[in-house]
Amino acid sequence: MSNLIQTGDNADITKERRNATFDIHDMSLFLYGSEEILKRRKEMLAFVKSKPEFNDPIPTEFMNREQRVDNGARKIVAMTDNTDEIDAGDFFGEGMYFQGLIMGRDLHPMSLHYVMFLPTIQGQSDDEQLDEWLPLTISRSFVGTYAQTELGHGTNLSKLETTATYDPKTGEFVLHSPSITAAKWWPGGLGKSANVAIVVANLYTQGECKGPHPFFVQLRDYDTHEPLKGITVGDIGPKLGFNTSDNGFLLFNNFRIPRRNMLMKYAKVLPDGTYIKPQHAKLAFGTMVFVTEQLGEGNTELLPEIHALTSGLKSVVSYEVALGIEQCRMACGGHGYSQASAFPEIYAYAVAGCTYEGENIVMLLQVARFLMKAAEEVVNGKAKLADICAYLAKRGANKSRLRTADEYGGDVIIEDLEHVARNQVFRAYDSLKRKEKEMSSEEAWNKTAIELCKASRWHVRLYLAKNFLHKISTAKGAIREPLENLARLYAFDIITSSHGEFLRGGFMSEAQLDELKGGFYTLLERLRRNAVAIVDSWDFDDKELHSVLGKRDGNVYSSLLDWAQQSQLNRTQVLPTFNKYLGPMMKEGRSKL
Ligand SMILES: Cc1cc2nc3c(=O)[nH]c(=O)nc-3n(C[C@H](O)[C@H](O)[C@H](O)COP(=O)(O)OP(=O)(O)OC[C@H]3O[C@@H](n4cnc5c(N)ncnc54)[C@H](O)[C@@H]3O)c2cc1C
Repeated sequence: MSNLIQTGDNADITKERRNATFDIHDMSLFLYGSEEILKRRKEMLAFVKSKPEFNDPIPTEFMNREQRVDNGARKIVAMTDNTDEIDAGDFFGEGMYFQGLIMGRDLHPMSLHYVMFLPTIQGQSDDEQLDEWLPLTISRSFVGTYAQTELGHGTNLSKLETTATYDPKTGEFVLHSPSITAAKWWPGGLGKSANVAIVVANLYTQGECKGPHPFFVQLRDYDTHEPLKGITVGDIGPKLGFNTSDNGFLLFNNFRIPRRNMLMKYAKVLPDGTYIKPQHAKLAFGTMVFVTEQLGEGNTELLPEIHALTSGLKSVVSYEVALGIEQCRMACGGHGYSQASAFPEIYAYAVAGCTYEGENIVMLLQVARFLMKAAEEVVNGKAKLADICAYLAKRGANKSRLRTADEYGGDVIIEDLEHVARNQVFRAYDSLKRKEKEMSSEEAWNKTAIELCKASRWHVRLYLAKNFLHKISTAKGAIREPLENLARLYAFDIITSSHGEFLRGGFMSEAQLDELKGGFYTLLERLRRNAVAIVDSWDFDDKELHSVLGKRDGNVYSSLLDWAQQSQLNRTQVLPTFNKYLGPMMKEGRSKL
């Protein structure tokens, strides 16, 4: 059932693999979607393993910051040199896997070039600009980043301080940072690597502020890499993770750029300073949360639903993933705390997603804006709801139809989650409306924020559970049962860990909840024998996972000892610090006895 068993493997892990009730290839096929994708994974893996230039001289966790930045720059050049040969240029598709195999869980000096700079050039430039900048971006003629956040302003875009003031006499914008808090802060690759950036600045023309807009800005000399006059730029120092990335700061001192360096697909400034506004205000910021080709085509009808869903998924998924990683780390005891396990790096990598490209609580509050509007429409009998939130207008049952845990599945689970999500949305709505009678709408919103965030979380969890259960229902053969067990475990966990919401108003009885708790333990037992096989089905090679604890062969103890030998501290038996500090201290201690 498992093609991963090899001679010399740890006996316990072999036993686990033999115990599985399904073939892991079938499960991998279900998870990844096609034989072609699995085949491509194997091809890319073999390609990466065949190229010595992708190897690290020592494990990256033993490198200091400068070595990591250097190693990351070396590997990203090697990677992009080789991308065409293996045809892995689709950065948001299989290119992600290719990059992960080479870069591990580190970002690199060109992360923002591909993840933000390129999509912004593609999505926000007019045709003429695209012709000029896209070939240069793709050919790596410069390295770009995306500079929006400021030292004093992240989420609060309306308070950005960097200004781009149009001067019709010269046909230029003047970029300026009027204070310390206006310094751009965080952009990946900005510190030492990037020589161009998309800078988001408040546009002033004809004496009026038109709000934040993106500008293409050269920061450093293309040959010497020295910062241009009027630009102060540098690295912001070490972070929780991503230390291969030189996240940076940037200040402008009346720095001039041509008018046509404003990205003009949507908004425009004409030579005389006349401002042409975009069709839809949010179009100017498509890149920070990746919204669909439809924006590019000017189809904004679905924008609120898509925006609410992407914001909500981003927030709930990144948060739950981070919690899950931490839970797994702790389950490994002391070894989980060691970098050898890879958990510290996996956690640092994943948890950053709770903050960048839309801070999580702020994202939930955006979902809540959409939900409150939908709730208002339902209350006023004018609701035209998309599928995603049609449950808000449904008249659900007053009691859960749950009878036994074994029968509890699919539609009944969804009905119950819909009930709780709907109740929470309308509870938040009622509370908001009550407060709005006593205070300003902004204050009312802030004072209802916790209930609003809860409503958004339930909305997203419902969406996730619905899709999880639906997807599982398409599985065939021996993989169906473990998948159903997993999906139901997910739903049972949501319900039992928030049981108060389900007891409210007698929707569920205590006996029903006890039945579910019992069912939860039964599911855990049923899944136990397939636990290793389920993980194996994700098709992680040791090269990709880069974890001593997660090694395929399960021989973790000898590998931990081997790994530790690579510590720089083990290069000599006696460190100079011993002779400088500890040696004299102990000698003095002995002499006093
Ligand atoms: C690893 C990493 C990489 C990054 N890369 C880039 C990059 O390449 N380019 C770039 O421009 N930026 C980048 N950023 C910056 C990132 O986008 C910001 O950190 C993010 O937008 C949050 O802004 P902030 O840090 O100012 O926090 P804030 O927005 O000030 O948030 C601080 C706290 O205030 C709360 N809060 C904020 N607003 C509200 C509100 N309206 N209501 C209730 N609570 C609120 C938040 O929930 C949070 O708890 C990066 C950040 C990280 C961590």
